[in-house]
Amino acid sequence: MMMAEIWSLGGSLQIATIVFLWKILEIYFPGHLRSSIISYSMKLASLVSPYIYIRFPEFIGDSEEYMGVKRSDAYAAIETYLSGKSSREAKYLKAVDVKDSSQPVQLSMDENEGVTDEFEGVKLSWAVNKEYTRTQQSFSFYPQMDEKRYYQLTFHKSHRDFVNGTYINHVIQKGKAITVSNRQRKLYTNNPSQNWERYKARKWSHVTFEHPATFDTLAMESKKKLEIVNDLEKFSKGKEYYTKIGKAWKRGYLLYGPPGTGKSSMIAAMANHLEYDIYDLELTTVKDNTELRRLLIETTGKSIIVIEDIDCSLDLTGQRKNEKKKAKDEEAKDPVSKMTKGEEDSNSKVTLSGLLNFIDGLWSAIGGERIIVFTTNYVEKLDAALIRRGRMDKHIELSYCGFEAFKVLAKNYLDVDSHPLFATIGHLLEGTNITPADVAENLMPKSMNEDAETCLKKLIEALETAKDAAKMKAEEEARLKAETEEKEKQKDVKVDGSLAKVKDNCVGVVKDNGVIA
Ligand SMILES: Nc1ncnc2c1ncn2[C@@H]1O[C@H](COP(=O)(O)OP(=O)(O)OP(=O)(O)O)[C@@H](O)[C@H]1O
Ligand SMILES: [Mg+2]
Repeated sequence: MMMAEIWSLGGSLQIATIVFLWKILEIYFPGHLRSSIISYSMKLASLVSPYIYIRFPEFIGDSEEYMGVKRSDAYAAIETYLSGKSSREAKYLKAVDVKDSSQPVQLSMDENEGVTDEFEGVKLSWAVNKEYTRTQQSFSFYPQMDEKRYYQLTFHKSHRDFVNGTYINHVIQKGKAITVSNRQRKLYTNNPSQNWERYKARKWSHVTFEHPATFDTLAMESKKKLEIVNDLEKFSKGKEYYTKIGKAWKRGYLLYGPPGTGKSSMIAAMANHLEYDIYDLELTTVKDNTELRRLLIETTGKSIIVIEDIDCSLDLTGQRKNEKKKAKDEEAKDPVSKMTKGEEDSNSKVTLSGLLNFIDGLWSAIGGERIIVFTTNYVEKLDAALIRRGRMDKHIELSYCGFEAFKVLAKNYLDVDSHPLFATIGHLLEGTNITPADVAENLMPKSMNEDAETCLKKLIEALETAKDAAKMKAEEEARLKAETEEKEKQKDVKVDGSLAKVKDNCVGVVKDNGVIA
């Protein structure tokens, strides 16, 4: 234990003397006696030493944890903070298997090792030590000793305020930030509530999130892409700003557009860019508003909460409410069919107001940055209350593939930046509604023999087919429209004719009665 302190004091003669004394101590004194001697000598030394020592023990008591101990967060953060320095400077290292980390192991210095750190021009030294305490349950003549590891920070007493006020905070924050960037990210999905009460059952199940989509691979206009990336970055670094303006550190995005235009891919790209977890909330399995709150409260900071296809999820759109009302009216007329339907009636009671209350109310009270993303194929179906600014801060339209988006896909799938066929494709893309998913499908080589040119030709064929189909569809629609208009016209003529006849007859009748001359 003393070795690290010796190291931090420096001075070769002192070191030699103390190492000698230490060896004697180790040989002649049992662990617990050694510990008392060290403790007294430290007290003695502190009377003359200009140094201050702060100890960060590995375990702290916590009745909620297994066996009454919990690994200290500060200790873990310091270990991570010093990891880089330790692996460069320390001679004796320890490889620690860190749970949920993308790194296979984290290197940290072994006991009796030390490293120096410098922050804002102040030099400080860190060491890992071990102390022995008597096991409480032990009744033997040679009582068992518990080893307790701790980090010790040593610094000159003139830096006391700096260390207490700034440095320790810096170490803990930095350590935690490194842990976050090294952690394995997760994709959570909500469990049906009937399973929540089971032994060890949880509200959310998770798998490791490893989606490869990034903003580089996302096919869309570069200007729009940059705007979204900037918005995300401003949000993720905006803790102080949000505090200053008195707004909860949350942001809502609504992604809308036809199927296959990249809404889900964009969510994955957002999560990868910000290094956030994803909570994929399946609303159809949530029984009511209370369950919804319980689920959302369990989400952690640095996460994206996703509700896909919000228009299909629940009773969230005016239209659906009307459909339900119609169904209810029918049931009222036919009570027997209602009885046979049984449970279906109590399907899901998550309501629009429940969701909105959460976003506006409790949602704001839980700490940590969170992004909520809604996706829909039919933005016009959504209730205006759900998508007003403030709830959904940014509306992003993902649309059919344009030339710029095509170039991103060509680079991703075929690794080509330009090609003589690009001009034809650009021309065909104008006015053709083809999704990036369809373009991607055509660009993907299906065998070893297919090269870039074959794939581009395949795309041209698909575009021509799509264009012809669209043309035929437009012609058919125009024909139907003309037919309908013609029918309407004929109906009007018939009505006009009948009216004229009726009018003539009336006039005849009036004339016969001699009222009108
Ligand atoms: N903008 C895009 N950029 C890159 N790839 C895309 C894009 N849009 C679609 N794709 C490709 O098409 C596939 C389907 O896209 P995605 O699932 O993101 O569409 P979506 O808009 O979420 O569709 P849905 O409305 O059906 O959920 C993706 O796996 C991806 O390979
Ligand atoms: Mg999707």
